[in-house]
Amino acid sequence: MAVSFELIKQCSKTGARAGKLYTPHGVFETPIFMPVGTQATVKAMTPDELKAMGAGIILSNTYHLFLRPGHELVAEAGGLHGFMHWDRGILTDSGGFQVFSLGSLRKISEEGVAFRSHIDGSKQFLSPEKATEVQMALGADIIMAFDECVPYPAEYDYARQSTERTTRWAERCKRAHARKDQALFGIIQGGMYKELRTASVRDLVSLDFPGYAIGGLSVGEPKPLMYEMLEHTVPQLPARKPRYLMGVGTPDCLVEGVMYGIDMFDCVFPTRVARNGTAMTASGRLVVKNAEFARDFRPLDMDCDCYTCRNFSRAYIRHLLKSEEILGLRLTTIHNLHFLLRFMGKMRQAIMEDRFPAFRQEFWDKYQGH
Ligand SMILES: Nc1nc2c(CCc3ccccc3)c3nc[nH]c3cc2c(=O)[nH]1
Ligand SMILES: [Zn+2]
Repeated sequence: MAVSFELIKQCSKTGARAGKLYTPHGVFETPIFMPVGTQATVKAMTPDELKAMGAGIILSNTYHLFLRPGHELVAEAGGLHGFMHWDRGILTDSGGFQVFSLGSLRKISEEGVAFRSHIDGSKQFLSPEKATEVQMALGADIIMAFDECVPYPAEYDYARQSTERTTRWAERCKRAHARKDQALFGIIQGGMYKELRTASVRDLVSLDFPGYAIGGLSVGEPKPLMYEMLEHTVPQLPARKPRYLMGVGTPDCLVEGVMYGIDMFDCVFPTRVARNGTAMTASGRLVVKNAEFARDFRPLDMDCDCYTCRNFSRAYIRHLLKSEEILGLRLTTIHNLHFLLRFMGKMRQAIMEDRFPAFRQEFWDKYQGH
């Protein structure tokens, strides 16, 4: 079995659980936050720095790597692990979502998606078979079925047709997948319609994947609606298989996602906001570029022990960011990733000690949005 999940501790009052994810590139504790490395790099971080902060699984993108440098070249370099010198876990998204969020002139059909590259405008096509072939060449430990992320909002009938096509595509991916050392996860769709979510779970679970992602969320819907979909959908998934909530990574959504029983999270948020000088702290966001921090010689976050917070002040980091010095975004990224990885560790500890509800309450008492 390429990837297996061990349920270690189930919270007695909520859906939260602590587990272990076994992959060919190591064993990782869940709940887990997976830094995004779209173009085979977690922006501004070296693999050693990622290891030092405890990153276990990083994410990359079929869409980007298929267009540049091409999956054949990455395969020649020994797959993504060899190419980027990363010997822990890798998960790749299947490309459908990125086609719709980055590509242009898209045309979707039963066969797949025709689009123009955002890099050079060239005509491209991705099908379930092609996306699976690319991911086999990239060699990630966990690969995703080729899906359509139902847009928000979407008419019931569109959501139904799209979700049923995603199920047919998932079956085609399963048939095309021929690497025993890789796990192919199914992606649950259904828009914001509970009965379509149930149908998507039923159909994909009957295809028996080693893990399931919840797609079609974190696409601009109000957070209460996302939580409502999670509350409805997550408990219907097999308890002994990992659950991955795609595109979710702000602390408030992580706490709620863990509460509903999600094991795996990704988000571009911590690395993306770092690049415009925003640090994540326990009480919310700190825009260190703001003038108010010009003479503030304290660390970004008083109770953080990361390399950045142990050695540099807000004033210095603000200076670097204002001067567009590369070190500025590196130091902010180091802090944000460390903060989120440590935050997941604290949640796991709370679950192991059966005090997750108290942890969640403390979090919400302190948190003022982002
Ligand atoms: N395949 C797929 N991806 C999604 C992503 C990208 C996650 C991702 C994976 C790997 C790298 C970057 C991003 C979503 N991000 C926010 N909401 C999302 C929904 C979906 C979805 O429904 N399907
Ligand atoms: Zn820090």
